[in-house]
Amino acid sequence: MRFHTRKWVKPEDLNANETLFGGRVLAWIDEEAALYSIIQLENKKVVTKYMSEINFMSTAKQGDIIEIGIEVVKFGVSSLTLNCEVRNKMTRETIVTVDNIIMVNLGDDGKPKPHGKKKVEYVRDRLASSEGN
Ligand SMILES: CCCCCCCCCCCCCCCC(=O)SCCNC(=O)CCNC(=O)[C@H](O)C(C)(C)COP(=O)(O)OP(=O)(O)OC[C@H]1O[C@@H](n2cnc3c(N)ncnc32)[C@H](O)[C@@H]1OP(=O)(O)O
Repeated sequence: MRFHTRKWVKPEDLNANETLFGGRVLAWIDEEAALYSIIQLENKKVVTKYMSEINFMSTAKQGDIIEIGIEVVKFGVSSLTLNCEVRNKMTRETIVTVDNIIMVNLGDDGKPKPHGKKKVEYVRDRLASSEGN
């Protein structure tokens, strides 16, 4: 799994227990999944359809640095299934996992549209192939 994004836990990210607010983590995960999908599917119109069980395993406190990892579980026809882990950057302790996040590629009409992708693509490969043309 690649951990693309880091976040610094700030006072506004805390709950009444003075630990990281779960809703904030879910917003970060949703944004990360959307950005990952937009880049992979090369389409800005991508929505979150479904998230499987969310398992909070540990927490973080103010000043901690956390990182968000995403990997592809499956390329569907219009969907992309992702797996996510959020962990403490310093201790590597897992904070939360989400096994299946289903993102759906939309057309201009807002309906599911086949994305035509079958494997993870990296920007450097896309640049190399466009230079070769
Ligand atoms: C222009 C703007 C610039 C933007 C610049 C970038 C900004 C970047 C900022 C990002 C910021 C964060 C952004 C977060 C993204 C949101 O949070 S989006 C908001 C929340 N989500 C929604 O509002 C979606 C609401 N739902 C819907 O509109 C419709 O359900 C959908 C998504 C269009 C799907 O319609 P549907 O009729 O259910 O579709 P259906 O054909 O049955 O299924 C489509 C696919 O999903 C799969 N699926 C459906 N349900 C399930 C399920 N329960 N389990 C598993 N798979 C399922 C199907 O198997 C199918 O897969 P494929 O076989 O095609 O691969």
